[in-house]
Amino acid sequence: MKDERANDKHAEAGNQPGPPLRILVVDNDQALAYAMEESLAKIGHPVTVATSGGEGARKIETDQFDIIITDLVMNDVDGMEILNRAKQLLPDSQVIMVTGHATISKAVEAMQQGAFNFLEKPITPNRLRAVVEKAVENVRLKQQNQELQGRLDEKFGFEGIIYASDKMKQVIDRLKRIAPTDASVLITGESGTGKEVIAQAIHQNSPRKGKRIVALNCAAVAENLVESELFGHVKGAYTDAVADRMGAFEYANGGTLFLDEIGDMPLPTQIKLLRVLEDSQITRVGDNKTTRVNVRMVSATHKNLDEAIKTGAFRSDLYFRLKVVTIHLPPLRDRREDIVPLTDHFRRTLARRHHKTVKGVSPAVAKKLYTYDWPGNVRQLRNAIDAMVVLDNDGLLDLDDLPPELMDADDAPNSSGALSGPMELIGKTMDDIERWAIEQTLQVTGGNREEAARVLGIGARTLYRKLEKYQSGNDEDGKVELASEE
Ligand SMILES: Nc1ncnc2c1ncn2[C@@H]1O[C@H](COP(=O)(O)OP(=O)(O)OP(=O)(O)O)[C@@H](O)[C@H]1O
Repeated sequence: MKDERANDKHAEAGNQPGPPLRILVVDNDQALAYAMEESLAKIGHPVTVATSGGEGARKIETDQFDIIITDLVMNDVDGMEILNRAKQLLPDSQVIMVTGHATISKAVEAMQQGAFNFLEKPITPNRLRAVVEKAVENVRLKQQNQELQGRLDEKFGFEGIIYASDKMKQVIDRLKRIAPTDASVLITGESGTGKEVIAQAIHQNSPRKGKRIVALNCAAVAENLVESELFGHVKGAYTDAVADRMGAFEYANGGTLFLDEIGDMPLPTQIKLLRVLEDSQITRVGDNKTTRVNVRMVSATHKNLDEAIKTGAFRSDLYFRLKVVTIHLPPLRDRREDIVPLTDHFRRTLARRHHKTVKGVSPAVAKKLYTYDWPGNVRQLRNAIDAMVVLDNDGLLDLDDLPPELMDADDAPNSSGALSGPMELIGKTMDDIERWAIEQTLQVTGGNREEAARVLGIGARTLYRKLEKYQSGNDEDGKVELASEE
Protein backbone atom coordinates (compact mmCIF):
# COMPACT_ATOMS: atom_id res chain seq x y z
CA MET A 1 0.00 0.00 0.00
CA LYS A 2 2.78 2.34 0.99
CA ASP A 3 4.58 1.51 -2.24
CA GLU A 4 1.52 2.16 -4.39
CA ARG A 5 1.08 5.62 -2.91
CA ALA A 6 4.72 6.30 -3.61
CA ASN A 7 4.17 5.17 -7.19
CA ASP A 8 1.15 7.45 -7.61
CA LYS A 9 3.15 10.37 -6.32
CA HIS A 10 5.93 9.61 -8.78
CA ALA A 11 3.45 9.21 -11.62
CA GLU A 12 2.09 12.69 -10.79
CA ALA A 13 5.55 14.24 -10.76
CA GLY A 14 6.39 12.46 -14.02
CA ASN A 15 3.19 13.77 -15.56
CA GLN A 16 4.06 17.41 -15.06
CA PRO A 17 3.00 19.45 -18.08
CA GLY A 18 5.42 19.50 -20.99
CA PRO A 19 6.47 17.18 -23.77
CA PRO A 20 8.08 13.86 -22.78
CA LEU A 21 11.84 13.99 -22.21
CA ARG A 22 14.25 11.66 -23.97
CA ILE A 23 16.19 9.24 -21.76
CA LEU A 24 19.33 7.27 -22.67
CA VAL A 25 20.36 4.26 -20.57
CA VAL A 26 24.01 3.16 -21.03
CA ASP A 27 25.00 -0.09 -19.30
CA ASN A 28 27.01 -3.08 -20.50
CA ASP A 29 25.02 -5.27 -18.14
CA GLN A 30 22.28 -5.92 -20.71
CA ALA A 31 19.80 -7.41 -18.23
CA LEU A 32 20.05 -4.35 -15.96
CA ALA A 33 19.84 -1.94 -18.94
CA TYR A 34 16.57 -3.47 -20.18
CA ALA A 35 15.16 -3.74 -16.64
CA MET A 36 15.74 0.00 -16.22
CA GLU A 37 14.06 0.65 -19.57
CA GLU A 38 11.01 -1.34 -18.45
CA SER A 39 10.72 0.51 -15.13
CA LEU A 40 11.04 3.89 -16.79
CA ALA A 41 8.47 3.14 -19.50
CA LYS A 42 5.84 3.55 -16.73
CA ILE A 43 6.58 7.25 -16.28
CA GLY A 44 5.94 8.01 -19.90
CA HIS A 45 9.29 9.14 -21.29
CA PRO A 46 10.81 7.35 -24.32
CA VAL A 47 13.94 5.36 -23.39
CA THR A 48 16.84 4.38 -25.68
CA VAL A 49 19.23 1.66 -24.52
CA ALA A 50 22.95 1.37 -25.32
CA THR A 51 24.65 -1.80 -24.08
CA SER A 52 28.22 -0.52 -24.21
CA GLY A 53 30.01 2.72 -23.43
CA GLY A 54 31.06 3.09 -27.08
CA GLU A 55 27.49 2.70 -28.31
CA GLY A 56 26.32 5.23 -25.69
CA ALA A 57 28.99 7.74 -26.77
CA ARG A 58 27.94 7.38 -30.43
CA LYS A 59 24.30 7.93 -29.55
CA ILE A 60 25.21 11.11 -27.64
CA GLU A 61 27.09 12.35 -30.70
CA THR A 62 24.29 11.70 -33.13
CA ASP A 63 21.07 12.06 -31.15
CA GLN A 64 19.39 14.33 -28.65
CA PHE A 65 18.73 13.27 -25.02
CA ASP A 66 17.59 15.12 -21.90
CA ILE A 67 18.53 12.56 -19.26
CA ILE A 68 21.36 10.03 -19.46
CA ILE A 69 21.68 7.16 -16.99
CA THR A 70 25.08 5.53 -17.29
CA ASP A 71 26.97 2.78 -15.54
CA LEU A 72 30.16 4.17 -14.06
CA VAL A 73 32.41 1.18 -14.77
CA MET A 74 32.36 -0.14 -18.32
CA ASN A 75 35.05 -1.85 -20.37
CA ASP A 76 35.55 0.50 -23.26
CA VAL A 77 34.21 4.02 -22.70
CA ASP A 78 33.44 4.48 -19.00
CA GLY A 79 30.77 6.54 -17.22
CA MET A 80 33.12 9.50 -16.63
CA GLU A 81 33.76 9.76 -20.38
CA ILE A 82 29.99 9.54 -21.06
CA LEU A 83 29.50 12.39 -18.56
CA ASN A 84 32.23 14.39 -20.29
CA ARG A 85 30.70 14.00 -23.74
CA ALA A 86 27.20 14.72 -22.51
CA LYS A 87 28.43 17.96 -20.87
CA GLN A 88 30.07 18.99 -24.13
CA LEU A 89 27.52 17.91 -26.71
CA LEU A 90 24.24 17.97 -24.78
CA PRO A 91 24.88 20.77 -22.28
CA ASP A 92 21.24 20.99 -21.19
CA SER A 93 21.00 17.29 -20.27
CA GLN A 94 21.38 15.75 -16.80
CA VAL A 95 23.49 12.64 -16.16
CA ILE A 96 22.78 10.03 -13.47
CA MET A 97 25.58 7.61 -12.59
CA VAL A 98 24.92 3.97 -11.71
CA THR A 99 27.53 2.67 -9.30
CA GLY A 100 28.46 -0.36 -7.21
CA HIS A 101 29.25 0.04 -3.51
CA ALA A 102 33.00 -0.09 -4.22
CA THR A 103 32.94 2.87 -6.57
CA ILE A 104 30.81 5.35 -4.59
CA SER A 105 33.77 7.72 -4.15
CA LYS A 106 34.14 7.82 -7.95
CA ALA A 107 30.41 8.62 -8.28
CA VAL A 108 30.84 11.49 -5.82
CA GLU A 109 33.70 12.76 -7.99
CA ALA A 110 31.36 12.52 -11.01
CA MET A 111 28.84 14.70 -9.18
CA GLN A 112 31.56 17.25 -8.53
CA GLN A 113 32.11 17.26 -12.29
CA GLY A 114 28.47 17.97 -12.98
CA ALA A 115 26.58 14.64 -12.73
CA PHE A 116 23.05 15.18 -11.39
CA ASN A 117 22.92 12.26 -8.95
CA PHE A 118 23.97 8.63 -8.53
CA LEU A 119 22.15 5.34 -8.00
CA GLU A 120 23.80 2.62 -5.96
CA LYS A 121 23.30 -0.99 -7.04
CA PRO A 122 21.10 -2.94 -6.44
CA ILE A 123 18.65 -0.49 -7.97
CA THR A 124 14.98 -0.70 -7.03
CA PRO A 125 12.38 0.52 -9.57
CA ASN A 126 11.03 3.10 -7.11
CA ARG A 127 14.42 4.57 -6.35
CA LEU A 128 15.23 4.68 -10.08
CA ARG A 129 11.96 6.47 -10.90
CA ALA A 130 12.33 8.88 -7.99
CA VAL A 131 15.83 9.98 -9.08
CA VAL A 132 14.81 10.22 -12.74
CA GLU A 133 11.72 12.27 -11.88
CA LYS A 134 13.89 14.71 -9.93
CA ALA A 135 16.08 15.03 -13.03
CA VAL A 136 12.94 15.52 -15.18
CA GLU A 137 11.85 18.35 -12.88
CA ASN A 138 15.29 19.92 -13.08
CA VAL A 139 15.51 19.72 -16.90
CA ARG A 140 11.98 21.13 -17.25
CA LEU A 141 12.74 23.99 -14.89
CA LYS A 142 15.83 24.84 -16.94
CA GLN A 143 13.79 24.69 -20.15
CA GLN A 144 11.12 26.96 -18.64
CA ASN A 145 13.79 29.43 -17.51
CA GLN A 146 15.30 29.48 -20.96
CA GLU A 147 11.89 30.09 -22.51
CA LEU A 148 11.21 32.92 -20.05
CA GLN A 149 14.63 34.39 -20.70
CA GLY A 150 13.89 34.14 -24.43
CA ARG A 151 10.70 36.17 -23.94
CA LEU A 152 12.54 38.77 -21.86
CA ASP A 153 15.24 39.02 -24.50
CA GLU A 154 12.66 39.52 -27.19
CA LYS A 155 11.41 42.49 -25.21
CA PHE A 156 14.68 43.94 -24.00
CA GLY A 157 17.10 42.26 -26.43
CA PHE A 158 19.12 44.91 -28.17
CA GLU A 159 18.95 47.61 -25.51
CA GLY A 160 22.72 47.99 -25.24
CA ILE A 161 22.93 49.16 -28.85
CA ILE A 162 22.22 52.86 -29.12
CA TYR A 163 20.89 54.22 -32.42
CA ALA A 164 18.35 56.56 -33.95
CA SER A 165 19.20 56.42 -37.66
CA ASP A 166 17.13 54.56 -40.21
CA LYS A 167 20.29 52.82 -41.39
CA MET A 168 20.91 51.27 -37.95
CA LYS A 169 17.23 50.53 -37.52
CA GLN A 170 17.38 48.41 -40.64
CA VAL A 171 20.48 46.63 -39.32
CA ILE A 172 18.77 45.88 -35.99
CA ASP A 173 15.56 44.68 -37.67
CA ARG A 174 17.65 42.25 -39.70
CA LEU A 175 19.60 41.14 -36.64
CA LYS A 176 16.42 40.32 -34.78
CA ARG A 177 15.52 37.86 -37.51
CA ILE A 178 19.02 36.38 -37.83
CA ALA A 179 20.09 36.11 -34.16
CA PRO A 180 17.80 33.21 -33.11
CA THR A 181 19.00 31.00 -36.01
CA ASP A 182 22.26 29.06 -36.25
CA ALA A 183 23.38 30.85 -39.44
CA SER A 184 27.04 31.93 -39.70
CA VAL A 185 27.25 35.72 -39.74
CA LEU A 186 29.96 37.93 -41.22
CA ILE A 187 29.96 41.50 -39.87
CA THR A 188 31.73 44.08 -42.00
CA GLY A 189 32.41 47.74 -41.29
CA GLU A 190 35.19 50.20 -40.56
CA SER A 191 37.11 49.96 -37.32
CA GLY A 192 35.08 51.16 -34.33
CA THR A 193 31.65 50.89 -35.95
CA GLY A 194 30.45 48.41 -33.30
CA LYS A 195 31.12 45.00 -34.87
CA GLU A 196 31.90 43.37 -31.53
CA VAL A 197 28.80 44.93 -29.94
CA ILE A 198 26.72 43.36 -32.73
CA ALA A 199 28.42 39.96 -32.32
CA GLN A 200 27.55 40.01 -28.60
CA ALA A 201 23.94 40.94 -29.37
CA ILE A 202 23.65 38.05 -31.83
CA HIS A 203 24.81 35.63 -29.14
CA GLN A 204 22.69 37.15 -26.36
CA ASN A 205 19.60 36.87 -28.55
CA SER A 206 20.20 33.29 -29.65
CA PRO A 207 19.21 30.03 -27.96
CA ARG A 208 22.94 29.65 -27.18
CA LYS A 209 22.96 32.55 -24.74
CA GLY A 210 23.29 30.25 -21.72
CA LYS A 211 26.67 29.14 -23.07
CA ARG A 212 29.82 31.09 -23.74
CA ILE A 213 30.66 33.49 -26.52
CA VAL A 214 34.41 33.22 -27.05
CA ALA A 215 36.16 36.01 -28.95
CA LEU A 216 39.47 35.59 -30.73
CA ASN A 217 41.14 38.49 -32.52
CA CYS A 218 43.07 36.88 -35.39
CA ALA A 219 45.19 40.03 -35.85
CA ALA A 220 46.29 40.10 -32.21
CA VAL A 221 47.70 36.55 -32.07
CA ALA A 222 51.15 35.64 -33.41
CA GLU A 223 50.80 33.76 -36.70
CA ASN A 224 52.35 30.53 -35.34
CA LEU A 225 49.96 30.48 -32.37
CA VAL A 226 46.62 31.05 -34.16
CA GLU A 227 46.00 27.32 -34.62
CA SER A 228 46.77 26.50 -31.02
CA GLU A 229 44.44 29.32 -29.89
CA LEU A 230 41.66 28.00 -32.14
CA PHE A 231 42.01 24.24 -31.76
CA GLY A 232 44.09 23.82 -28.58
CA HIS A 233 47.24 21.70 -28.26
CA VAL A 234 48.55 18.68 -26.41
CA LYS A 235 51.51 18.70 -24.07
CA GLY A 236 54.75 18.64 -26.07
CA ALA A 237 53.22 19.95 -29.32
CA TYR A 238 55.58 22.95 -29.00
CA THR A 239 58.57 23.65 -26.82
CA ASP A 240 56.34 25.89 -24.68
CA ALA A 241 53.38 23.48 -24.58
CA VAL A 242 53.94 22.21 -21.06
CA ALA A 243 50.37 20.91 -20.63
CA ASP A 244 47.30 20.03 -22.70
CA ARG A 245 45.29 23.15 -23.53
CA MET A 246 41.76 23.63 -24.78
CA GLY A 247 41.31 25.93 -27.79
CA ALA A 248 38.61 28.51 -28.53
CA PHE A 249 36.43 25.99 -30.43
CA GLU A 250 36.21 23.59 -27.50
CA TYR A 251 35.79 26.42 -25.03
CA ALA A 252 32.89 27.83 -27.05
CA ASN A 253 31.23 24.43 -27.47
CA GLY A 254 27.46 24.80 -27.40
CA GLY A 255 27.86 28.59 -27.72
CA THR A 256 29.27 31.11 -30.19
CA LEU A 257 32.78 31.67 -31.53
CA PHE A 258 33.50 35.26 -32.55
CA LEU A 259 36.51 35.54 -34.86
CA ASP A 260 37.45 39.19 -35.11
CA GLU A 261 39.71 40.51 -37.91
CA ILE A 262 39.16 37.26 -39.83
CA GLY A 263 40.84 38.91 -42.85
CA ASP A 264 44.15 38.62 -40.98
CA MET A 265 43.99 34.85 -40.57
CA PRO A 266 47.04 33.12 -42.11
CA LEU A 267 46.24 31.02 -45.23
CA PRO A 268 47.26 27.62 -43.76
CA THR A 269 44.92 28.26 -40.78
CA GLN A 270 42.12 29.22 -43.19
CA ILE A 271 42.31 25.73 -44.74
CA LYS A 272 42.11 24.08 -41.30
CA LEU A 273 39.25 26.32 -40.22
CA LEU A 274 37.31 25.42 -43.36
CA ARG A 275 37.76 21.72 -42.62
CA VAL A 276 36.52 22.19 -39.04
CA LEU A 277 33.46 24.07 -40.26
CA GLU A 278 32.70 21.28 -42.74
CA ASP A 279 33.16 18.36 -40.30
CA SER A 280 32.30 19.96 -36.92
CA GLN A 281 35.38 18.19 -35.54
CA ILE A 282 38.62 19.62 -34.24
CA THR A 283 42.05 18.10 -33.65
CA ARG A 284 44.27 19.71 -31.05
CA VAL A 285 47.72 20.64 -32.39
CA GLY A 286 50.05 17.63 -31.91
CA ASP A 287 47.15 15.22 -31.31
CA ASN A 288 45.59 12.60 -33.56
CA LYS A 289 42.25 12.34 -31.75
CA THR A 290 39.29 14.33 -33.04
CA THR A 291 36.62 15.96 -30.87
CA ARG A 292 33.15 16.94 -32.04
CA VAL A 293 32.23 20.57 -31.53
CA ASN A 294 29.04 22.50 -31.98
CA VAL A 295 29.60 26.25 -32.30
CA ARG A 296 27.89 29.09 -34.08
CA MET A 297 30.32 31.18 -36.11
CA VAL A 298 30.25 34.95 -36.10
CA SER A 299 33.19 36.68 -37.78
CA ALA A 300 34.09 40.27 -38.44
CA THR A 301 36.44 42.24 -40.64
CA HIS A 302 37.18 45.83 -41.56
CA LYS A 303 38.93 44.59 -44.71
CA ASN A 304 37.38 44.14 -48.12
CA LEU A 305 37.44 40.35 -48.36
CA ASP A 306 36.40 40.39 -52.05
CA GLU A 307 39.68 42.24 -52.74
CA ALA A 308 41.62 39.83 -50.49
CA ILE A 309 40.20 36.89 -52.49
CA LYS A 310 41.34 38.49 -55.75
CA THR A 311 44.90 38.86 -54.44
CA GLY A 312 44.87 35.30 -53.05
CA ALA A 313 45.12 36.42 -49.40
CA PHE A 314 41.74 34.94 -48.47
CA ARG A 315 40.11 31.66 -49.55
CA SER A 316 36.82 32.08 -51.36
CA ASP A 317 35.44 28.70 -50.10
CA LEU A 318 35.97 29.81 -46.49
CA TYR A 319 34.48 33.24 -47.28
CA PHE A 320 31.23 31.67 -48.50
CA ARG A 321 31.02 29.42 -45.42
CA LEU A 322 31.45 32.39 -43.08
CA LYS A 323 29.07 34.77 -44.79
CA VAL A 324 25.82 32.86 -44.90
CA VAL A 325 24.47 36.18 -43.67
CA THR A 326 26.33 39.49 -43.96
CA ILE A 327 25.70 42.51 -41.74
CA HIS A 328 27.30 45.76 -42.83
CA LEU A 329 27.72 48.53 -40.25
CA PRO A 330 27.82 51.95 -41.92
CA PRO A 331 30.48 54.43 -40.75
CA LEU A 332 29.23 56.94 -38.18
CA ARG A 333 29.56 59.86 -40.65
CA ASP A 334 26.88 58.15 -42.79
CA ARG A 335 24.42 57.92 -39.88
CA ARG A 336 24.82 61.22 -38.09
CA GLU A 337 21.43 60.87 -36.38
CA ASP A 338 23.14 58.36 -34.05
CA ILE A 339 25.66 60.93 -32.80
CA VAL A 340 23.38 62.76 -30.34
CA PRO A 341 21.93 59.65 -28.64
CA LEU A 342 25.38 58.00 -28.54
CA THR A 343 26.88 61.18 -27.03
CA ASP A 344 24.15 61.28 -24.44
CA HIS A 345 24.65 57.58 -23.59
CA PHE A 346 28.44 57.89 -23.27
CA ARG A 347 28.16 61.14 -21.26
CA ARG A 348 25.91 59.44 -18.71
CA THR A 349 27.78 56.13 -18.43
CA LEU A 350 31.26 57.68 -18.39
CA ALA A 351 30.28 60.37 -15.87
CA ARG A 352 29.04 57.58 -13.61
CA ARG A 353 32.26 55.66 -14.13
CA HIS A 354 34.42 58.69 -13.27
CA HIS A 355 32.15 59.66 -10.33
CA LYS A 356 31.35 63.05 -11.86
CA THR A 357 28.21 65.02 -12.52
CA VAL A 358 28.01 66.11 -16.14
CA LYS A 359 24.60 67.50 -16.96
CA GLY A 360 24.98 68.12 -20.68
CA VAL A 361 26.83 69.24 -23.75
CA SER A 362 27.00 72.90 -24.85
CA PRO A 363 25.31 73.82 -28.16
CA ALA A 364 28.70 74.63 -29.73
CA VAL A 365 30.05 71.20 -28.77
CA ALA A 366 26.87 69.45 -29.96
CA LYS A 367 27.40 71.09 -33.35
CA LYS A 368 31.09 70.07 -33.47
CA LEU A 369 30.27 66.47 -32.59
CA TYR A 370 27.50 66.34 -35.17
CA THR A 371 29.51 67.75 -38.03
CA TYR A 372 32.85 66.00 -37.39
CA ASP A 373 33.62 63.08 -39.73
CA TRP A 374 34.66 60.49 -37.07
CA PRO A 375 37.27 58.43 -38.95
CA GLY A 376 37.51 56.18 -35.86
CA ASN A 377 33.69 55.91 -35.70
CA VAL A 378 31.82 55.14 -32.46
CA ARG A 379 35.00 54.15 -30.62
CA GLN A 380 36.52 57.59 -31.37
CA LEU A 381 33.32 59.31 -30.22
CA ARG A 382 33.35 57.30 -27.01
CA ASN A 383 37.02 58.12 -26.39
CA ALA A 384 36.38 61.81 -27.07
CA ILE A 385 33.50 61.94 -24.57
CA ASP A 386 35.60 59.99 -22.08
CA ALA A 387 38.42 62.54 -22.30
CA MET A 388 35.95 65.45 -22.07
CA VAL A 389 34.21 64.02 -19.01
CA VAL A 390 37.59 63.56 -17.30
CA LEU A 391 38.69 67.13 -18.13
CA ASP A 392 35.40 68.83 -17.35
CA ASN A 393 35.19 70.90 -14.18
CA ASP A 394 31.88 72.77 -14.50
CA GLY A 395 29.33 70.03 -15.25
CA LEU A 396 28.87 71.05 -18.89
CA LEU A 397 30.96 69.71 -21.78
CA ASP A 398 32.05 72.86 -23.57
CA LEU A 399 34.50 73.89 -26.30
CA ASP A 400 37.38 74.12 -23.79
CA ASP A 401 36.94 70.39 -23.05
CA LEU A 402 37.12 69.30 -26.72
CA PRO A 403 40.02 67.06 -27.83
CA PRO A 404 42.38 68.88 -30.25
CA GLU A 405 41.36 66.93 -33.39
CA LEU A 406 37.77 68.16 -32.94
CA MET A 407 38.76 71.65 -31.95
CA ASP A 408 40.67 72.06 -35.23
CA ALA A 409 37.98 70.51 -37.46
CA ASP A 410 35.66 72.90 -39.31
CA ASP A 411 31.95 72.57 -38.70
CA ALA A 412 30.71 71.69 -42.18
CA PRO A 413 30.16 67.96 -42.60
CA ASN A 414 32.71 66.68 -45.13
CA SER A 415 30.95 63.60 -46.47
CA SER A 416 27.36 62.86 -47.39
CA GLY A 417 26.23 66.38 -46.39
CA ALA A 418 23.52 65.50 -43.89
CA LEU A 419 22.49 69.15 -43.52
CA SER A 420 21.16 70.97 -46.53
CA GLY A 421 23.26 74.02 -47.39
CA PRO A 422 22.35 77.47 -46.00
CA MET A 423 23.02 79.01 -49.42
CA GLU A 424 19.74 77.45 -50.54
CA LEU A 425 17.94 79.72 -48.10
CA ILE A 426 18.82 82.94 -49.86
CA GLY A 427 15.63 84.34 -51.27
CA LYS A 428 13.48 82.77 -48.53
CA THR A 429 11.54 84.68 -45.86
CA MET A 430 12.82 85.00 -42.28
CA ASP A 431 9.95 82.71 -41.17
CA ASP A 432 11.10 80.03 -43.61
CA ILE A 433 14.69 80.41 -42.46
CA GLU A 434 13.64 80.13 -38.82
CA ARG A 435 11.62 77.02 -39.56
CA TRP A 436 14.56 75.53 -41.48
CA ALA A 437 16.89 76.18 -38.50
CA ILE A 438 14.44 74.56 -36.07
CA GLU A 439 13.96 71.47 -38.23
CA GLN A 440 17.69 71.01 -38.86
CA THR A 441 18.42 71.37 -35.15
CA LEU A 442 15.76 68.80 -34.27
CA GLN A 443 17.46 66.50 -36.72
CA VAL A 444 20.79 67.07 -34.94
CA THR A 445 19.21 66.33 -31.55
CA GLY A 446 17.46 63.20 -32.79
CA GLY A 447 14.03 64.80 -32.22
CA ASN A 448 14.79 65.88 -28.63
CA ARG A 449 12.94 69.19 -28.26
CA GLU A 450 14.51 70.33 -24.97
CA GLU A 451 17.95 69.81 -26.39
CA ALA A 452 16.99 71.56 -29.66
CA ALA A 453 15.74 74.60 -27.69
CA ARG A 454 19.06 74.70 -25.83
CA VAL A 455 21.07 74.48 -29.07
CA LEU A 456 18.98 77.30 -30.63
CA GLY A 457 19.28 79.44 -27.52
CA ILE A 458 15.51 79.87 -27.14
CA GLY A 459 13.15 78.78 -24.39
CA ALA A 460 11.55 75.34 -24.66
CA ARG A 461 8.09 76.94 -24.55
CA THR A 462 8.93 79.22 -27.46
CA LEU A 463 10.05 76.19 -29.45
CA TYR A 464 6.85 74.26 -28.60
CA ARG A 465 4.77 77.26 -29.66
CA LYS A 466 6.54 77.50 -33.00
CA LEU A 467 6.23 73.74 -33.59
CA GLU A 468 2.52 73.89 -32.81
CA LYS A 469 2.19 76.67 -35.35
CA TYR A 470 3.92 74.55 -38.03
CA GLN A 471 1.80 71.53 -37.11
CA SER A 472 -1.50 73.36 -37.25
CA GLY A 473 -0.40 74.58 -40.67
CA ASN A 474 0.41 71.26 -42.33
CA ASP A 475 0.92 68.31 -39.99
CA GLU A 476 -2.21 66.70 -38.57
CA ASP A 477 -0.71 63.76 -36.73
CA GLY A 478 1.39 66.00 -34.52
CA LYS A 479 4.81 65.08 -35.93
CA VAL A 480 7.28 67.57 -37.28
CA GLU A 481 8.41 66.73 -40.76
CA LEU A 482 12.18 66.84 -40.78
CA ALA A 483 14.17 67.91 -43.79
CA SER A 484 15.12 64.97 -45.99
CA GLU A 485 18.74 63.78 -45.86
CA GLU A 486 19.20 63.64 -49.61
N1 LIG B 1 25.54 51.34 -31.32
C1 LIG B 1 26.34 51.36 -30.24
N2 LIG B 1 25.80 51.61 -29.03
C2 LIG B 1 26.60 51.68 -27.93
N3 LIG B 1 27.93 51.53 -27.95
C3 LIG B 1 28.53 51.29 -29.14
C4 LIG B 1 27.76 51.18 -30.34
N4 LIG B 1 28.60 50.93 -31.35
C5 LIG B 1 29.83 50.88 -30.82
N5 LIG B 1 29.81 51.09 -29.49
C6 LIG B 1 30.97 51.18 -28.58
O1 LIG B 1 32.06 51.65 -29.37
C7 LIG B 1 33.27 50.97 -29.07
C8 LIG B 1 33.79 50.28 -30.32
O2 LIG B 1 32.89 49.22 -30.69
P1 LIG B 1 33.40 47.79 -31.18
O3 LIG B 1 34.62 47.35 -30.42
O4 LIG B 1 32.24 46.88 -31.19
O5 LIG B 1 33.84 48.17 -32.68
P2 LIG B 1 34.51 47.23 -33.79
O6 LIG B 1 33.85 47.57 -35.06
O7 LIG B 1 34.46 45.80 -33.34
O8 LIG B 1 35.99 47.76 -33.80
P3 LIG B 1 37.31 47.01 -34.41
O9 LIG B 1 37.06 46.80 -35.87
O10 LIG B 1 38.39 48.01 -34.16
O11 LIG B 1 37.47 45.74 -33.64
C9 LIG B 1 32.94 50.04 -27.93
O12 LIG B 1 33.23 50.70 -26.72
C10 LIG B 1 31.44 49.83 -28.05
O13 LIG B 1 30.88 49.53 -26.80
